[in-house]
Amino acid sequence: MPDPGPSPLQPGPPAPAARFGAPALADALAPARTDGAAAAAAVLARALPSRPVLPFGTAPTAAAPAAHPPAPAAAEHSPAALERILRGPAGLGTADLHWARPQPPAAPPEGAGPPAPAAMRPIPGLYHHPVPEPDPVRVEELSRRIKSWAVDEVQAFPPEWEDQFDGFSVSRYMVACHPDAPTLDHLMLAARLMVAENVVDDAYCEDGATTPDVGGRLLLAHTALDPVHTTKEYQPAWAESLSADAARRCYASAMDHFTRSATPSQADRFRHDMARLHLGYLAEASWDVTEYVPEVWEYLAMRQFNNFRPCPTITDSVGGYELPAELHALPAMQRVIALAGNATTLSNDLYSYMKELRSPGKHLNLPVVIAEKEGLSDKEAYLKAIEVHNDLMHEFEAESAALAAACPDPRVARFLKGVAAWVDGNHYWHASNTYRYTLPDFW
Ligand SMILES: CC(C)=CCC/C(C)=C(\C)COP(=O)(O)OP(=O)(O)O
Ligand SMILES: [Mg+2]
Repeated sequence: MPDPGPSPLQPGPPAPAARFGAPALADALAPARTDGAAAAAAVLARALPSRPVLPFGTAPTAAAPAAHPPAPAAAEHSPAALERILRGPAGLGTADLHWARPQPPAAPPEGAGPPAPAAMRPIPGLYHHPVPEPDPVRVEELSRRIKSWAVDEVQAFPPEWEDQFDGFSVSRYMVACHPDAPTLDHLMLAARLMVAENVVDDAYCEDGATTPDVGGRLLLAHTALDPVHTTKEYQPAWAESLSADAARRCYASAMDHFTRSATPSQADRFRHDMARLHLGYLAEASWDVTEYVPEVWEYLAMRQFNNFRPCPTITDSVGGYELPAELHALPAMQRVIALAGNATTLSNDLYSYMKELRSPGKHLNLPVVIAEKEGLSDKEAYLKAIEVHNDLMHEFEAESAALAAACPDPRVARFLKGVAAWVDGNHYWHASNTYRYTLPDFW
């Protein structure tokens, strides 16, 4: 069945964090992550304004000013008061002044027992946070919808790739990474983009797919996200190009759905993050073509761009709210996003190490580059790469807690929680995807 098409993602009452079985918002940055977060939670409790949170895309009005009222005295915010504030305004006429309403999880099929938890094999010594098993009913319905989009709507892959598509388990991935998504329509925004990003990586850049014209191909694919504005004579040829291959069909369709639900500011943020990603793809491709092995710091720089960043940074669009552009642009927020992206991407280097050793040529990842440039054994280099990942995770969590304390806005707190949830869900997916990844025998 074709995807139901663009949906006016309706806001509704807030999704209290507890509804998804996750800790209350203030706890999300709690000591479980870093000592600083207890202070962050306390500041959050003091500072959460009681003004209504507007559904994204709603212009601030006199009734709901964009500016923060002065934070009330700390004494006014007991935990109960914090819970009330996070729940949002209540009473007659307030139904629209909330974050998006989550669909109640559908009842499991008749006679279905509890889902078998995915077989988890976390890398020994890798710092991570376990996540609840993704809701199997959401996973199953999202699988049906994303497969229909990929096969029927955009012809994302040839029939011979179907097993790989199924083995990628994109629906389990996205449900785990977006626990606060209010509806399946919101989850589909993330799932389509995830599939498209991987189709472009696989078709243009991975495992021998790199061709000398990869720069031109990536730029033309990028225009499916960031449209060309040219003359009436040449515009039709560009528009027609968007259906020329699977990569561009996927990007064009996924971006069309995204821009119909996200705000212009969120769409522009995403385009910027995808330009970063494509710059990283190009650097990786140029080193592949020239057989250059970078210094470790050069590799880490490239991996900050060839990076999962465009996935966690849509957490607000998928959650049905908006982190305003001026808060997203804060240098401290940019640092938190970069640290989270770096940690979660190096987690991929560690889980995909054996897969990449088997691929053609020398597939660069952190353990391989450390071994070659620092003269370490494969095992010593792998263990050092784990430490690099862990250091970045701790830095991400410390900076996130400090930002939550320094910028006491519920949208900042929720966005930071969403980024952390994406990092944790991404680890869950890598550690449980035994179809795609196997671990070295270093322990
Ligand atoms: C989904 C997305 C934005 C991907 C960005 C870049 C990317 C493909 C990764 C960070 C995953 O790394 P890698 O290319 O090594 O993928 P696999 O190891 O083959 O899963
Ligand atoms: Mg990899």
